[in-house]
Amino acid sequence: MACTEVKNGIIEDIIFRNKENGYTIAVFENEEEQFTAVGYLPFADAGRSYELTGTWKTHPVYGEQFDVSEAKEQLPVSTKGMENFLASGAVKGIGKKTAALIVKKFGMDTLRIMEEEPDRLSEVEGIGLKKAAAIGEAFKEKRAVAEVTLFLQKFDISAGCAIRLYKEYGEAAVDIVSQNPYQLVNDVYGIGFKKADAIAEKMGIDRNDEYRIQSGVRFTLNYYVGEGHTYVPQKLLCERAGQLMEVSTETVYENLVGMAFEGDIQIENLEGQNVVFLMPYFMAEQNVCKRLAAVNSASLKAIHADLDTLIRITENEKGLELSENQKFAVKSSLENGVSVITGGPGTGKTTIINAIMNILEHSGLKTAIAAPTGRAAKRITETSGYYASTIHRLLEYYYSESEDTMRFGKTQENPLDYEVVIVDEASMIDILLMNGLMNAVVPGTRLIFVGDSDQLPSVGAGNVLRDMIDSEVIYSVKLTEIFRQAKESLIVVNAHKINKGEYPECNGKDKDFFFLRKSGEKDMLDTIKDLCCRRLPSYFTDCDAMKDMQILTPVRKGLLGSINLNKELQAVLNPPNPELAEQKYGEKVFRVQDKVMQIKNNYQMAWKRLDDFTEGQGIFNGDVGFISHIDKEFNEIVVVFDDNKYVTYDVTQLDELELAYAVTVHKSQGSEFPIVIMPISWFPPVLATRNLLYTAVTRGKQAVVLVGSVNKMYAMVENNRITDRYTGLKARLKSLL
Ligand SMILES: Nc1ncnc2c1ncn2[C@@H]1O[C@H](COP(=O)(O)OP(=O)(O)OP(=O)(O)O)[C@@H](O)[C@H]1O
Repeated sequence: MACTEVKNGIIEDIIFRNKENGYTIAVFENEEEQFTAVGYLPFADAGRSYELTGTWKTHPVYGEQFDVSEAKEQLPVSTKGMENFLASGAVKGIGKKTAALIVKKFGMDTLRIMEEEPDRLSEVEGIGLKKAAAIGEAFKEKRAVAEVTLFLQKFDISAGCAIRLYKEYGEAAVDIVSQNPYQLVNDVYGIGFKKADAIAEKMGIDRNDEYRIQSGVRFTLNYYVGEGHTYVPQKLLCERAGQLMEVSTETVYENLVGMAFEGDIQIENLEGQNVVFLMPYFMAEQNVCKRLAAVNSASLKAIHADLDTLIRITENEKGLELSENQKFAVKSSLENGVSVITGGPGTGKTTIINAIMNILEHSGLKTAIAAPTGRAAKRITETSGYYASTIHRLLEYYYSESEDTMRFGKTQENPLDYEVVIVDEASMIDILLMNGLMNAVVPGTRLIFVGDSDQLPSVGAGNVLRDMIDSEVIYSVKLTEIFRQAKESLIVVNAHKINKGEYPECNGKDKDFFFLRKSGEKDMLDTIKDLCCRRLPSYFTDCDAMKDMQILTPVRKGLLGSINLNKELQAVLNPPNPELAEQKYGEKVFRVQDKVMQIKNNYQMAWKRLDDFTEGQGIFNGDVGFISHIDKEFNEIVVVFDDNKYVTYDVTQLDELELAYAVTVHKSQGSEFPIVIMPISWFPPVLATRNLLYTAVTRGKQAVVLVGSVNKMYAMVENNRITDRYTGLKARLKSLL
């Protein structure tokens, strides 16, 4: 057996590095020899010194290598070493030139100065007080991260994962992981039950351990929440969680009672069966139901004029005649506490919002319009002429440092000061957002939901709009007539056809709905690239391939999935260029000018507008922007989002960004694009649905181009599978009202 040795050395060169887990092959040097070492050295860079523990192994191709089991960084012992160490990029904010200047000034005292008196770095030419403080912070953090990483390596926790843990827990990471690794599942983005379970197994934690079972149950419930459900039938939950953890359904069941007692979950008998909720979803559903009932039955501030007369005045002012159904929708929304107006594209939803706003202006009722996403709010402002905000903004969201979570400023104690609240794109509201909204709306307010209930349901859990309609206790009007102007668009006509289960009409002369038949996936991919680079920009001369075209796809994986499409489109629309800086992150490469999307809500993320210097916090899942700058010295990327919001990402936050040349249809909800392009190939039947095709088609305004197999498109039209969501709002509303 090879014996363990301890070796010292300075890294001469890094031959290979797996960014995700930190596995590295490096050439080391000391006074006696040069050797190759392999192992987990996540932060190692050329110029840094290590004490390595390991064994010699012979690789069949590369020969003798030192296989590292433990690596301790050694601080430099000479001024040259010190300069190399700083110049290696080890400390954010210090490049080669600055490293030389710092070491020239402070010599071997450099590291102590950086740690204990960072202000003194400002004595070095080119370093201001702010930069000095930033370097001090970066150095401190770097040392702490290195310690945490070293400890966590023992449990095969990758460097990327260790950084996430450090971000969440700081220096307490080691204690928390040692005490209960399952805690990570609740707290750390990107760590699932399986990863925590693998760590626990290494620590020797028992399979039937209470923490383990509870974590597995929470994980299973969260999985269902991620799929849009607010609860899971108890029997199904016990089976699925049991399979996941390889324990019996009885063991799971026994733990449910304790979890319910602790207030983690709620077990309820809903329509004759026992179902299990994660507590926040139970509370939200109950509260939404109770408050909808209160707002629905409250008496309303009177409108001191006859509604028919007001509608007539509005028609005259706007120069149009509302259909009977539209008039009915306007009247019922003003006569009821809560009402729903739904309809497909071109049925007059925006027209009705305009009419209602006009009447309300005449009546002097204070009104707010809001939508679930920033893009939707912007669109309403543009098309209706009335200011609309996001629901989050209306509710004055903020990030609470003390609770480390997002909160709304508008609550039951500090409610919204409006007599009417109109919510557009209501199909996108999930149960938690609805809960926030309902908390802030006082009975006596008219609450009007407008949306298209045939769109895909909200990304978040719940089926709020459909549940309200299907409960039959909330006043709902469905608009079905398509108006003349809208009829001229094949996009609108086809969207309605698809929704009714009829095949769309394609490629009419001077029309806006095209189908390009292609048989192989590779052919489809090439056609999409050609459309973006050449054909569409030459046909629509004022169209910008980056800004105005959006590729949508049902899936993430595969040749036609968003991940690969993004790679391919980046290569043709924004290819490598020595003038454009790049940043690698795992498999992804971000380049200046790239179109990117934020993929999780980040309420803390600071933004700044450069035109009016306003500042704020909060970048949301689905927000799309462009990379304007990459700073290699500070490891930062600057993205400009809609409305000129500049946001700076640290490279460790790049898991929140994705390229956005292509996005999934689910992610595109609430957004509209001048030109939509979508491949139509074989996709899993749960995704290749009528509902999804309808949602994709209705995102396009000027043109929709489908590329692929007509038969597959027909199959999508026929696949009327709407994945049922386990939600309790409908039943609750029915029983309460
Ligand atoms: N009563 C009406 N008489 C004539 N034209 C109408 C009437 N109602 C709506 N329209 C016209 O129909 C078109 C579609 O209306 P509108 O934009 O309000 O629909 P929408 O449901 O909001 O559509 P989308 O969901 O696509 O935004 C518009 O050009 C609008 O002017």
